[in-house]
Amino acid sequence: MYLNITQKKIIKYSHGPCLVLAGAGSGKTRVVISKIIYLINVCKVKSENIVAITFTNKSAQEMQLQLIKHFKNCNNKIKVNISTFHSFGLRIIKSELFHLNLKANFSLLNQEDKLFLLKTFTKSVFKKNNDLLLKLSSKISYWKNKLIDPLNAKLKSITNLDKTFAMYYDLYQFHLNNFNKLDLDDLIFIPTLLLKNNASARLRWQKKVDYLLVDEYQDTNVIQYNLIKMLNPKNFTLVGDDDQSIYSWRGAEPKNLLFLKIDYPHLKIFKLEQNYRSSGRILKASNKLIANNLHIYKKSLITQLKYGSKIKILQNINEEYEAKNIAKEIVSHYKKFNTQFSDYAVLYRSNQQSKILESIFIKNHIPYNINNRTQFLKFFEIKILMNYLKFILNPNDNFYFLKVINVPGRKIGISTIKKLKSWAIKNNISLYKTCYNDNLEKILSKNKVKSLKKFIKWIKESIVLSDVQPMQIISHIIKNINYKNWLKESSKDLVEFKKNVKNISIFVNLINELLIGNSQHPQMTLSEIVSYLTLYEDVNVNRRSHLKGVFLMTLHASKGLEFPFVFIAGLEEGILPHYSSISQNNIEEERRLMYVGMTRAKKELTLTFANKRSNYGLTTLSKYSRFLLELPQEDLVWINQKNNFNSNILLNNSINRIKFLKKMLKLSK
Ligand SMILES: Nc1ncnc2c1ncn2[C@@H]1O[C@H](COP(=O)(O)OP(=O)(O)OP(=O)(O)O)[C@@H](O)[C@H]1O
Repeated sequence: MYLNITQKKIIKYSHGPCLVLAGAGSGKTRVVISKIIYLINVCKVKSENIVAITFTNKSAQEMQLQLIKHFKNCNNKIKVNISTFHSFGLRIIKSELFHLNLKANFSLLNQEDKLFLLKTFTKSVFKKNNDLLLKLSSKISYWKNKLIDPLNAKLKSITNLDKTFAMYYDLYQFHLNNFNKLDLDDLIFIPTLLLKNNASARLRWQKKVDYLLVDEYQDTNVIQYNLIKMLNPKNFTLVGDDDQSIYSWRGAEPKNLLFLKIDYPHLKIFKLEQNYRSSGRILKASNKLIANNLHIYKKSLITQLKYGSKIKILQNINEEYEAKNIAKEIVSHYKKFNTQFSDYAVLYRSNQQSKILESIFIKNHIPYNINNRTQFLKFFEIKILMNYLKFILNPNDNFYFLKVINVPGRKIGISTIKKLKSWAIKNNISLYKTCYNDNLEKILSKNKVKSLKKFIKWIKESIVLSDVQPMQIISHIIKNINYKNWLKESSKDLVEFKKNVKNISIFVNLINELLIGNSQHPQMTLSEIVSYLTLYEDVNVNRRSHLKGVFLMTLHASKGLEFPFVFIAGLEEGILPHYSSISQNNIEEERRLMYVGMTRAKKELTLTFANKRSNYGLTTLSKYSRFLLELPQEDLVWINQKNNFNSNILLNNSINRIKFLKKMLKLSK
């Protein structure tokens, strides 16, 4: 791997704390991988004592693959722990169960299940107020991310609403502890608290980490920073770019870059300022845009690549034409330059924007890969199988008992469940254990008891099977619950049913592949697989290198990737910058998001917007994004420029706005 002078210096700086301020496309990933190789080969650090933390599972896997490739002829097995903060936390939890008072078969709640659980606690008070429910869920996350437990949350709450939230936090936490359950925030909250309060555990983990590397350091939040501090590594490399910090809504604090200097006075700072990705023009425009933000550290990115063609700004009548014009541009460019469809990416602010793009791409037979969060594991036919797996692994978890007991139907109605629940509460046992009781016939009819006994007998067999022959477990569930028949009956049509069956077979293969292990994943146990899949719900069943179509994805998801030709759609006020950030005066974060999107492009960049956009059935006029005016105008080519300027100037005062509306109406007749 070729490295420039600064990259080499960073790699060789192996003793002491080190911060790398790396601009977009300046080779962060290359530096992190080369440094791990250097630490193992030259500094003789044991690979198992190197911890590398990345922000996404995807980049952890990519790094892992590159290391495996590099060390493929090496006699000793390389065991570098490359993971996200969450999976690193999970690793600590799994090896500290005793000190945490947890059982090995704990279940992990995903975001959706967390909301479902909170809903059951709050429904009599919140009624159907979904907003309150979401606020409660994020408040609990906020507290956990600030290392605040329920007791302290109660003490710190001043408003009545916060006091109510703190009371539910307590109830929620009691439920999690009682049923041997964790939520996703716990994966960092629990290990950080443990390392803070338990000196022997802290020492154990400090000894395990000889060298720590953290990629995308700008996106760490307070608790993640605390976890790093607890590990107290003497030697570390943190790599970050404050211009690419796009997770403030998850509590990311680019300020952590500043705290570092205070906490580690001997911190050595390097800057990577040579961009190897984008044309000179794209880089110049990106630099000019981001210069409008305040900066903690000054960086000036340069490139030696060609200046390249002008950045196109496409103005469109509405979002349908925006999608059509993007499709048209891609197809004509593809034909003219004999490229691959996978050379193109269309990026957007929110997933909602993808629908129209997808429908136009389908109509025009343009292959595409969509990367949104409603991925594979969120399909209902897969969620049901996941619920069964979670229940089989932790049968005393009432939550999953209730999720599976009547799917498919076993004729166990609400009144039976109510009776079971009150028996369980009275005897302080789980619903599963309640079903074992020989006196159930005192409260339930013979038929119900028979049905419940049959169910738990089958669950018991499944628990054994999951232990001795995990490869068989999914097929066993599918067969025994007559799943395919049930799906056939509940599907809208045959096409939907076939899709369900196909997804199930992909899921079976995925589980089996993870059980055996492959080049991307080490071999995992069933319980590890379930945690892994809960943690990374957006796990992609396809590898990027195998994908042939145009990439459609959000700007957030595009982080860390690069494409020869990039389109950014929806450059309108209210979309990018998003209206929520405008109202919270957080334009800088939106600008960083735009910067991330622009710097994904290697050769060409096209920015698009629509003059009108429909949202939830309402069509409104839009004004193009302020970011377009922050770019160097001499490097842009506005298509339909005349119209575009007219429309936006007109929009600036209400009388002209009405005239404009009339004009638009005439045009659309
Ligand atoms: N020294 C180098 N010489 C040539 N190419 C390089 C060098 N270092 C990195 N690159 C190339 O530059 C591109 C960007 O590298 P990389 O993806 O590691 O950047 P990054 O800093 O992680 O970018 P970003 O933060 O924007 O995602 C890659 O195509 C990589 O192969």
